[in-house]
Amino acid sequence: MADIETIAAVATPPGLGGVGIVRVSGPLAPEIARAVTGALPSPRTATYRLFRDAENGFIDEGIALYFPCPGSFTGEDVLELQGHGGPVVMDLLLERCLALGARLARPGEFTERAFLNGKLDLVQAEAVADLIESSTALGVRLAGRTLQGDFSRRIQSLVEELVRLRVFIEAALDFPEEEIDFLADSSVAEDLDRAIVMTRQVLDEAHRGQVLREGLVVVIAGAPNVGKSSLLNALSDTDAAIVTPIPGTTRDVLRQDIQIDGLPIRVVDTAGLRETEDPVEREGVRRARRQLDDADLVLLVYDAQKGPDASLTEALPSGIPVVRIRNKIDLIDASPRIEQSESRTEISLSVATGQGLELLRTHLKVRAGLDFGNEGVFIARRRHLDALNRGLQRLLEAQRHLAGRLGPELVAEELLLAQTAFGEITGEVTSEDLLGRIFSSFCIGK
Ligand SMILES: Nc1nc2c(c(=O)[nH]1)N(C=O)[C@@H](CNc1ccc(C(=O)N[C@@H](CCC(=O)O)C(=O)O)cc1)CN2
Ligand SMILES: Nc1nc2c(ncn2[C@@H]2O[C@H](COP(=O)(O)OP(=O)(O)OP(=O)(O)O)[C@@H](O)[C@H]2O)c(=O)[nH]1
Ligand SMILES: [K+]
Repeated sequence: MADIETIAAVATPPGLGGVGIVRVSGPLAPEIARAVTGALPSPRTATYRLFRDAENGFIDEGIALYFPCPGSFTGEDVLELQGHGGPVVMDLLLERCLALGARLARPGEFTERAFLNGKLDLVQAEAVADLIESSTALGVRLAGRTLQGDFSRRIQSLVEELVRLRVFIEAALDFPEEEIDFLADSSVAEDLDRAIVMTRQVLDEAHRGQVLREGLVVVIAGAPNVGKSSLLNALSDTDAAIVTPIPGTTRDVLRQDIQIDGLPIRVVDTAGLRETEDPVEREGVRRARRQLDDADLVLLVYDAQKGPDASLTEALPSGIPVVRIRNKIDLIDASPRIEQSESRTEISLSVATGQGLELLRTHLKVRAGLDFGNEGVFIARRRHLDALNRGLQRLLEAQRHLAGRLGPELVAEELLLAQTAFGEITGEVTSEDLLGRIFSSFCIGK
């Protein structure tokens, strides 16, 4: 244990603040507490102290907090020096801790230590960062759920289910003469089916959580002058985009980050798609097409007076969902409505009068999977979805082996691979590389 380094960092944001905190974690924390504040404060008790430099000179007066290991955020001895939030004060306090043997913490290193000491699993550690970075109140609530262990518990019960199955199958392997009975035992198939259903359910919830974390990228496309910029302005409640009756007004790509009931959406307005000789507009059209490739959803706007432009529909990249927006219904006296069939969705609205915009907002929530409340949704990342998907593929493979009577060894092997994939989510199975990638994206002092 002697080679564990003590780390220190300013935990509060840089700049001026009412209070600023220097946080220290590791075996030197008690010694640093004594040196800076005169004596070790009682555990977990806010203690008023003078913070002094090496010559016993004044650095600050503040509150010292000492958490003896393992009862701290990191699971190590932790000291907090809560001083006045000035950059020079914080610098002097930090420098003093470094001079006393601590080293500067890397970004995310406090949380990484909490993970390595078993205080948090990997999804919870990621949720700490997601909580801090949340841009909506809903995001905070859902990251909170993951931090409190909701997601981890779902993964744990999946893993437990697989362990139970494997124990059963491996026991059968030890008694080869009874293998036939094992293969005929329908409870194995039933348990496996149940694990697959559970995985799909977690995957579905995690997917919604991931959309909530990262938001939807919605690209507005269509011919010139159909009302694309007006739609961006209406959705974002700004006048970010220039609206004129002149076709070809928008040349550049415009983005607005909005939220609908907590769902973050990046709305992208693009130049009207048309063949043109104007080199500036032509570049705009080229950029518009590039945006389409990154979209989660395309709103293809057309003028209700003119009808959709078939050549545009064909020009859209395949595989990206499209909602057709039949705009300017005020000019033809039509009512707002949404029509949905297997092959397409079309919303009739008027950006000018606002009629039908609510239909569009609701539809965007439906697309994000937020239409039936957020119960059971927790913040998740692409990494988790990848692992869940890989696990699911292994389980489906196990199901095929079982149905094909290919022997319990293969089934057990696939179950183990699925378990390993799920273990990557909570961090039971990890690589240095993965940890490095996750924690280095945290802010300093976290
Ligand atoms: N001043 C301060 N505020 C903070 C933090 C901090 O480090 N310092 N946090 C830092 O992220 C967050 C709170 N997270 C924390 C998590 C666990 C423990 C802790 O002492 N855990 C002990 C005891 C738990 C208990 O009493 O039930 C433990 O887990 O053993 C402290 C803070 C947000 N606010
Ligand atoms: N009557 C009516 N006019 C609208 C409606 N929506 C937009 N307009 C008008 O249509 C014209 C074009 O609107 P824009 O939002 O600039 O259209 P755009 O598709 O972004 O145009 P480009 O920049 O040329 O691609 C403007 O004069 C708008 O005021 C609507 O619902 N009803
Ligand atoms: K225009």
